[in-house]
Amino acid sequence: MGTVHHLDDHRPTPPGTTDPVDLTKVPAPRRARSRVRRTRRALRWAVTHERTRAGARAAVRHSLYVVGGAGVVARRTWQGRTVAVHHQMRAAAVAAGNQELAAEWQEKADRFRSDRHRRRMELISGVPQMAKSATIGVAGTEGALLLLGACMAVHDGDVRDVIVPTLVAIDAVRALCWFVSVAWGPALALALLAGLSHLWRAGQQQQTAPAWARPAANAADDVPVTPSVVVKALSDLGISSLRKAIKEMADGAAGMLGPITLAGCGVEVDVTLPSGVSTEEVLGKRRKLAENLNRHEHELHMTLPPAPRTVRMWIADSGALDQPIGPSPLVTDPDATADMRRGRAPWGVDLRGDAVLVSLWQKHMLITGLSNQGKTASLRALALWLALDARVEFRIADLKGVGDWQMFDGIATVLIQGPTDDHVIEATEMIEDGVTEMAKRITVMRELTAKGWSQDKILADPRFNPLVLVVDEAQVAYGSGAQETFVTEKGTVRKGAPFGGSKADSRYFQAVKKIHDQGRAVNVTTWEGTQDPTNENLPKRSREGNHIRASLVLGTESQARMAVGDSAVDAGAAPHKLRQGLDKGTLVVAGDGVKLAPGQPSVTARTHYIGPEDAEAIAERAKALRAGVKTSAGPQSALREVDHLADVAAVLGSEERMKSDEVRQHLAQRWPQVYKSWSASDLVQALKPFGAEPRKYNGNQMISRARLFAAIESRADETENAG
Ligand SMILES: Nc1ncnc2c1ncn2[C@@H]1O[C@H](COP(=O)(O)OP(=O)(O)OP(=O)(O)O)[C@@H](O)[C@H]1O
Repeated sequence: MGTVHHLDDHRPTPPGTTDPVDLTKVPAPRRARSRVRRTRRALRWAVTHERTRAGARAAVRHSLYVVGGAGVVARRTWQGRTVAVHHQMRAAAVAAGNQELAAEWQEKADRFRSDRHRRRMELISGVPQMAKSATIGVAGTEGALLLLGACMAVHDGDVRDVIVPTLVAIDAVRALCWFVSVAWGPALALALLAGLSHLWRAGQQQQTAPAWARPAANAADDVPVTPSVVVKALSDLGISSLRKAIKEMADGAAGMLGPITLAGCGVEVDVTLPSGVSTEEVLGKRRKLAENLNRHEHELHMTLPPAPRTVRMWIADSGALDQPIGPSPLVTDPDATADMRRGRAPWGVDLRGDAVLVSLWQKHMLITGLSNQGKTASLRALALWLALDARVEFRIADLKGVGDWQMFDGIATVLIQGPTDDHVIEATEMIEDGVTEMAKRITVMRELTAKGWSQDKILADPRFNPLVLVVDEAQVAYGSGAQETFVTEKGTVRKGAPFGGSKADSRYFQAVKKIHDQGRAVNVTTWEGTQDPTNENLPKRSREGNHIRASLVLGTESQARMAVGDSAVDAGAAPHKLRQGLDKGTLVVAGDGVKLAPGQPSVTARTHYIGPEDAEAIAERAKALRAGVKTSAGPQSALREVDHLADVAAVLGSEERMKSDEVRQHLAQRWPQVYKSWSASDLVQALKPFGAEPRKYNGNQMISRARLFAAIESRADETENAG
């Protein structure tokens, strides 16, 4: 039974595949049945095989191109000889309410008719004339031949020569007829071929084959955006009030649309909605509208222009957004320069293909997006441009630390690279130093203003050179639990405020907030790059303090609201509609900094990608302009009075014991200027005088928190007694 079950199996099996049954041992009728089934299976396999289907589709497609092409050619011929097109155009003009145009088409139709009549009359009256001309022509030629023959007869003295030229002419005509009879077949075949190819081309251009027979790539070919296509797409949107209103409009709803204008690699059109339909309803149906227009969702962008009840649609040419944009001008122009105050950084191109230029002067900035979509690259592209302005000081904390910002070694005065709590602590101190600098500048500015200096003069003073504090992967700081541990004067160990985190007591958050509040006017700004925003890893107060808010693709609309703000999203900004992976480097930019048309909430910028090698080359040019910036691997406040016991206590945190090597590593990461070169014995030597040196515990050299704090307390006692 098992065998029978196998034979009835309906899965297609390639021909030639043998059954596991030995047919010689099977009775004859069963053998015949089995053979029939096998043949059936082979046939089914052949019929259902993809190649067979593709071949059949191609045969149908090309045949129907020829058939459809014949229809197209016939229609064109008919239209060329009649006033059908004139009537169509006149009807369209009447529908659009354009009476002037309608009259013009009517006039053209009348002119066409009278011309056609004239041509026909000329043809009729020309036929007897042509017959007469032909008779005269033949008689004239024969006369000339006889005259030639007579001359020959006189010359040769032979009367028979009179008809020799006529006989030669008859022979020539006969040879011509013979040639035509031989060449006729091939010529006819060639003409037929040319005709078929003409019909095929006409059919193919008009896509006369059914969609299922056309190759997949052609299925959604670049359908042009015409008023009727837009109106139909809107009517089929599933908004009944819109559909009804369109149906009732006398002019085929053409009055809803503004002119369809070319705009970069697409077209733009304003749609004024009928009353009763809200712009929000249409914005919410972006995907369906795009599909009705034969586009992908990302190929339709909608915004709300200032005119009421109007939606501005930008519709890309199919596939145009997948074409790469050119390299950055920073890469192609080795002489590019920058001026933070007056210049604009070349960031990329907008959807129309126009350059997106960003003003960075006195702007706090936030760039966010999902992981690996080009956040660092786009942030770095701006920093590379700005690095060409030697007045600008950079302090950079890259809290991923895989070398994305390494080329700023020699440009930035601080370059922190790494993801640990220690790096968060350094980044926090770097921003706090920025706050100190800001406060100093505010005081100086007040004094200079009191002396009568103008704002321009103050900002041109070197004490106000722009200071840009960059924190890439800032979510690491907002998510860090690192907390300060300190020893009071009495030797008691206390926990201080957390360095990172998103709560009000987070030192990092507080410092960023202070700079957002007051830094702009004194040229101290922050740029944060952060991943996958949430309320936890990017507090509201922090994201809203930025002047430029840019976002790569995000997962949800609520994230888009966090990234670029509610008003921008309400007006159509949609980073959550970008495609993860495919739209790398494409940013929705809101806020100041980029030029926006009135009422436009954001611009979608496809940024130029500057890869690591090009970035390195641009950085080298920037270094040449700056001559000898010394980059420190930690905040400048790291130049502090060194207290080894307190440093080790800070590293230990709440751990009871820690391996001596681990302590050394943390020390070196946190204060590399002091501890990077330390050996194990240096650490022992530093702690031994206080009795806190590492001891063996469970086979490892460990530093004990209890002994360390005992040492700190006794040192405090000694100091007190000595005082
Ligand atoms: N403008 C761009 N155009 C095309 N591809 C880009 C662009 N920017 C970045 N990419 C590609 O995306 C990759 C990731 O870029 P990048 O490291 O800047 O992403 P990220 O968002 O910072 O990643 P992470 O998740 O590590 O924070 C790059 O290696 C590059 O291949």
